Amino acid sequence: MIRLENIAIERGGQRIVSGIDTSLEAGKIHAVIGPNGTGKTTLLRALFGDLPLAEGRLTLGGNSLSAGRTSARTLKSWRESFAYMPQDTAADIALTVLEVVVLGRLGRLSLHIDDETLDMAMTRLSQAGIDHLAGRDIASLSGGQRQMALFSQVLMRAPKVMLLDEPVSALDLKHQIALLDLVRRETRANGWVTMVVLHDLNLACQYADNLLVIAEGTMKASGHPQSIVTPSLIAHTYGVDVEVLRDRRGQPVIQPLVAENA
Ligand SMILES: Nc1ncnc2c1ncn2[C@@H]1O[C@H](COP(=O)(O)OP(=O)(O)OP(=O)(O)O)[C@@H](O)[C@H]1O
Repeated sequence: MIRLENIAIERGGQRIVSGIDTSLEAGKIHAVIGPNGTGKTTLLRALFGDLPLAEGRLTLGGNSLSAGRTSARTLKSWRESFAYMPQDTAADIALTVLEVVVLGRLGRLSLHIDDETLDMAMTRLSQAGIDHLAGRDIASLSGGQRQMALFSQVLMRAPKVMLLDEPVSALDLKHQIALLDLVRRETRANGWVTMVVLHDLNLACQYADNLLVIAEGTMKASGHPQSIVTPSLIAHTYGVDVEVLRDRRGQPVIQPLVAENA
């Protein structure tokens, strides 16, 4: 479990995120939704130790990060538990897909890459359905293929906490489902804490064990999608009128109300 105690984060001298106080259970998918520019990426980067806390404390097992100066040693030991897939996966480097995936084990690599590591990388690529691309230059891939390759790299880290920032933004429907099914399977099997930012509210409702609704830098609601998603929550968060229907499992399906003559 990771504990966020009254977290605040500043960027460019401005308070972007404040008052986030919650616990993220292991073995569960915590999906983060919210409008553009409200602090979702900022929160993920702070969890990864990439942005300092202005207030509050993060705790994971025996490790913690607090506001104020953090030593390089504390940061290194904190990050060892994390795998972070940033939003921007544009890779301007000359590496093959297989090499990018192998780099997921960078902390444990010597100059010689052993067969076990290569086999593991090929297994991860095959799980992502892109093992046929292993020898291709990473820069030559489509946006969606690159997203799958970088996701395979994240899986190689075998983290305790997995942070995925819009991991399906470039993927077609089939690959969105394939990636999120894999995320769910691995999260449950390995007891990872998985936090994933999604803009597709219906996908978020389908996959979240816990939905975190962020707007204006604060958490407006959290809980299982079935218990928290209402037309009023979506209207207050996004300023859009919606109908909330239910699928056959009782999960919310969010349908915007579009004026007929608009
Ligand atoms: N270096 C910076 N200096 C000042 N403000 C910044 C900086 N980086 C980001 N911001 C601001 O912080 C706010 C939150 O940005 P963030 O990227 O966390 O939003 P987000 O919720 O992830 O957005 P999106 O859904 O568009 O990806 C935005 O208003 C952004 O303009």
